[in-house]
Amino acid sequence: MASFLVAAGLRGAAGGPFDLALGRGEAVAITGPSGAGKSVLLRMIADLDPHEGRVALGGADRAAMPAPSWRRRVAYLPAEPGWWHETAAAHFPDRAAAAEMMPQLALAPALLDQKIHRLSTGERMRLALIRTILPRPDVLLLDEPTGALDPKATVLVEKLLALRLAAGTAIVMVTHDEEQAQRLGAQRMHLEGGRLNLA
Ligand SMILES: Nc1ncnc2c1ncn2[C@@H]1O[C@H](COP(=O)(O)OP(=O)(O)OP(=O)(O)O)[C@@H](O)[C@H]1O
Repeated sequence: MASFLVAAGLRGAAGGPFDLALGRGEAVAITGPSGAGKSVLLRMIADLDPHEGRVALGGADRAAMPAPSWRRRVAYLPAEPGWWHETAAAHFPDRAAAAEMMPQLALAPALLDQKIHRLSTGERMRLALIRTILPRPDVLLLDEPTGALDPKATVLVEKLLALRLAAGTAIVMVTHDEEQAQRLGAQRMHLEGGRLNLA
């Protein structure tokens, strides 16, 4: 498949040079020991961490694109997502769209009116995933999206991600679960010692 997201010669706090290429509807799952630089790599692709090298989407260089446009198309979900309003609902410009997606992740829409600090870690993670997915970015950069979830919720998240893949979204995810990579049909890569290799 023609490459859609291309990262070439990325170097930064995580080491490098890193090269990555994936087509629409393709997924890459990155494993590696704690502190290897997996999050930094995602943040470099998202343009949130200083680095050298080139990143392009659909043949268009990120350097030629305004940063907000890039971040709309290439969305990053940190392992510990930030919240800046009191309630969950205030983080969603389209409440109805959020409420519609929530049951797919076994979340009651009433949770939207809950105060963020009252939600469980797993509830917050699933809400953050919905927040990231709803604007329909072309690329999802997901840092351990099921790290805080039980097996049932993990299956639901994987179903949702599979739907996005089928719709043509490209996904780069960090996971410690090698079987998850298999379930999503993701190519596996391993980051260690500042090098990224096929696993
Ligand atoms: N902006 C930065 N500048 C310099 N060093 C950084 C920066 N951000 C992170 N680091 C360091 O880079 C290393 C890799 O961090 P990173 O969070 O990417 O690891 P990780 O592989 O995601 O680990 P984990 O699996 O524990 O989340 C760490 O030693 C971290 O302290």
